[in-house]
Amino acid sequence: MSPIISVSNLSKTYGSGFKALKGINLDIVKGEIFALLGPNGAGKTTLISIICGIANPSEGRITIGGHDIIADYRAARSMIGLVPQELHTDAFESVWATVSFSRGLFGKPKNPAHIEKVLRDLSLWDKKDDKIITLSGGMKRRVMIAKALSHEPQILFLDEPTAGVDVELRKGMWEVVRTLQASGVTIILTTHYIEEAEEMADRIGIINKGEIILIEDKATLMQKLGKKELTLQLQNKLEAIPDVLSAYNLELSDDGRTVTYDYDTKGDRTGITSLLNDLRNAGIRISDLDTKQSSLEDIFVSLVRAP
Ligand SMILES: Nc1ncnc2c1ncn2[C@@H]1O[C@H](COP(=O)(O)OP(=O)(O)OP(=O)(O)O)[C@@H](O)[C@H]1O
Repeated sequence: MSPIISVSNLSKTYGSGFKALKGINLDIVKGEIFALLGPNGAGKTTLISIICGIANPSEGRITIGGHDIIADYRAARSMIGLVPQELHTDAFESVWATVSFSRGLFGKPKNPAHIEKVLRDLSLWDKKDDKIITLSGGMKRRVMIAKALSHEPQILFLDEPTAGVDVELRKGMWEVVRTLQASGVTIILTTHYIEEAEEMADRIGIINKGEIILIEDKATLMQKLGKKELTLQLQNKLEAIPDVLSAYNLELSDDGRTVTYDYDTKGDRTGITSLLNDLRNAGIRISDLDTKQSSLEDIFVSLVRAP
């Protein structure tokens, strides 16, 4: 299937001479939730701004639904809804008026049935006549999404949708995004909350210093890079790891009561059976044990830290 968004060899050098994006290649598949994850200043907003036609590329080509974003700007842009990082809406307008006005900006004829559907999907229908200023922060964010969806785009960009939002609202936002995906919208979100990418995304791209350093299905990523850690509680305090166990690269806690062992979940052998045997042979008794799968956070930190 041809991608709904295709970015090839995209670079951006700002007027200052700063290279914010370096040769980005990225295809977005129709109907997916794609999370673009990266630390502050990695280039996420720059990339979104270029795809949405707010900033110009220095090099490279982008097509949206086959439309070139420069040669065929209007057709490309009309397929996209953008929810920017900052909330800015007209405080004294009603929800209905604000969202209807946004649709008009795209030159689309009035369609009250569509606006109603959007407001209902976002649980804003009973607030349609309220002034924006009277709404909670979470509702204001949903109004921003409603505005972005008012002209029936097939693609929605959410730039840091839950930055500075409390845990409960964040979960509410995730629900909203899933509902939108189920209604057929392709979603690209940027985040530096790893938990958000882990929770929401079908695929994850990691961007660092203007380069995409990894694109992978979330499940494959977790499996491919996932390491597990085995923690063993010892019955008796240990002064040092005996030499006979050196091959396992065990780590002994400062209090001498816990040993940790890292192993690879994708390997044929984890080494756990022989480790437990060798521990027993060395006279080390275990009182409890526990395993932990490394999270996307561990993977992300190790990738972004890599030289
Ligand atoms: N107009 C500009 N002129 C010069 N440099 C800029 C401009 N806009 C952004 N930059 C720089 O480009 C880099 C990427 O910025 P960008 O906003 O795309 O990052 P980001 O990944 O979205 O970060 P954040 O998570 O903090 O929003 C940063 O180093 C930033 O300082």
